[in-house]
Amino acid sequence: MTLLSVRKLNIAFHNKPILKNVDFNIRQGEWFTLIGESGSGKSITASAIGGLLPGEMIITSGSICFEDKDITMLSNKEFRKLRGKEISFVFQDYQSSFTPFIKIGKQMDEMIQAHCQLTKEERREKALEALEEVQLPAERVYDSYPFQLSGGQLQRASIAMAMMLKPKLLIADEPTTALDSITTIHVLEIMANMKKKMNCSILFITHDIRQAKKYSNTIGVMKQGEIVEIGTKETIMYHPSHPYTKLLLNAAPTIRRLDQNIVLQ
Ligand SMILES: Nc1ncnc2c1ncn2[C@@H]1O[C@H](COP(=O)(O)OP(=O)(O)OP(=O)(O)O)[C@@H](O)[C@H]1O
Repeated sequence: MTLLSVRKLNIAFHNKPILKNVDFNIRQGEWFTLIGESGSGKSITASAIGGLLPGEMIITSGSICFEDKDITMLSNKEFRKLRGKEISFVFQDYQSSFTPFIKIGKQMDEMIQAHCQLTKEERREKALEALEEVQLPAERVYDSYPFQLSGGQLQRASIAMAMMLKPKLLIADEPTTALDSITTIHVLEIMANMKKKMNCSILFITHDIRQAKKYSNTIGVMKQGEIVEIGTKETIMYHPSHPYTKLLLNAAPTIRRLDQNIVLQ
């Protein structure tokens, strides 16, 4: 079943095209990865889906259907209802997922309150459960300020918060770029396990072909605002047809090592 359908999406900034006819589907339970060079439009695609486009960037044509409803026309208020509950985000900059001087638990509590009618005790239970799910010491993290956690712990806490309300789509925009290699594998494994458990879909953005190869069902390759090639992981990895995809693959000589779970230092 198709969960998200992006159709011929064009986005411009001051009349300069940023996305050009971007077109792809994400099925329920699918791990869909966007790879491509810096500035190719991966994050802008994700932002458009979440109603988070930077100011003055506009959708000039095309549609984004989430569960068959075009969400490009939603108001900010309607998007706020959707975000966190149905579509949630994990970003590269995990520091900014949390407000610095408010305890993690309180921030999780506020998010639950914004979307669900639960008692205080039920909300606390839900947050602790989500923190346990990402293998954090739940009580301690719940009562911590963001600055009291390591980068890896904070990113796991942000995944816990993103997954807490069981969204149908998780958008993970380079979630491991700022993490060391061991924590990276841990965080990705947690995401993969949660996806399996909740049968949600993941839109994953990465520069790392090894990560794309290990986790994706489908891969879209972006260059200069366009998807130049899209296919199953096997097609993209072993039978790429676009010269740019071939170039990307050739530039990643260490593919085999992550496959074998050998940690790169
Ligand atoms: N806030 C903004 N205002 C104006 N232009 C922007 C803004 N953010 C991004 N862009 C432009 O949009 C284009 C696509 O950027 P985007 O961030 O989506 O690339 P990306 O593929 O995610 O890159 P990276 O891998 O480096 O994160 C680039 O040309 C970029 O300069």
